[in-house]
Amino acid sequence: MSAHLLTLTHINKSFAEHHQQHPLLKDLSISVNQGEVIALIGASGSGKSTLLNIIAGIELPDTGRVTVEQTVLNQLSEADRTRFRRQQVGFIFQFFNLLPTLSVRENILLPLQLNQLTTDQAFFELLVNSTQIEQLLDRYPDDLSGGEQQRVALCRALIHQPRLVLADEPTGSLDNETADQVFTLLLNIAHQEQQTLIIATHNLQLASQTDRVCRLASGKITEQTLS
Ligand SMILES: Nc1ncnc2c1ncn2[C@@H]1O[C@H](COP(=O)(O)OP(=O)(O)OP(=O)(O)O)[C@@H](O)[C@H]1O
Repeated sequence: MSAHLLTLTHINKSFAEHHQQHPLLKDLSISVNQGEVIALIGASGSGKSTLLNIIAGIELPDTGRVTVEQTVLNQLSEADRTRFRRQQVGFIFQFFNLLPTLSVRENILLPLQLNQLTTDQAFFELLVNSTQIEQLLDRYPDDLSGGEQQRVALCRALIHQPRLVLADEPTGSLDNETADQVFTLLLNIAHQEQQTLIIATHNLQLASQTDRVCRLASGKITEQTLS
């Protein structure tokens, strides 16, 4: 049996709205195996981004535990959470979060620089070629289309070969054909690197290609079979 890489236990998260607490995640628990690929589906506003942020330690749950291997992430200091995220997590943000003052090449290589790692040139080229951004390396994010920025963000999230990859709508800005290619690339690299991958998506056809589909609704996760 595979070991659990990630365990969420009794996660609660609410936000204040019109002076009232509005519960978003309610006593949510799930375990994810190392190397498992999960699609996280659910209506807009159901809390998918919030859940990914909590798994990455960007946001904290109100109560509950986020455990990655032996580490209880939400009990770490903010500095330790940042260090953990930088080393172990690749995050593809819904709105890319590329740094405008860095070139595409510099954006992609940033996680290696922050972790003081040297570039694996062959892996860099694999990422750049398979996302078809070879011609964009010396350009700046503001001069790219949304789809181009999304592909750069994907390369940046994977370059340091993290154990856990979290992707928030990674194909949302792509046409169908490019979305298929980028999704396949994510799955292939996850299998090759034995990465645990969680992808929030509205695309059920792509979701059906993962190991397990989890639907977030009314603050809880239920497993779903897509035909
Ligand atoms: N920091 C915050 N303060 C107040 N409300 C918030 C905060 N973060 C998220 N929310 C609210 O929580 C709900 C869930 O947001 P979230 O972005 O997690 O949903 P989502 O499922 O990712 O949606 P989408 O599919 O549209 O990206 C939304 O109603 C949002 O307004």
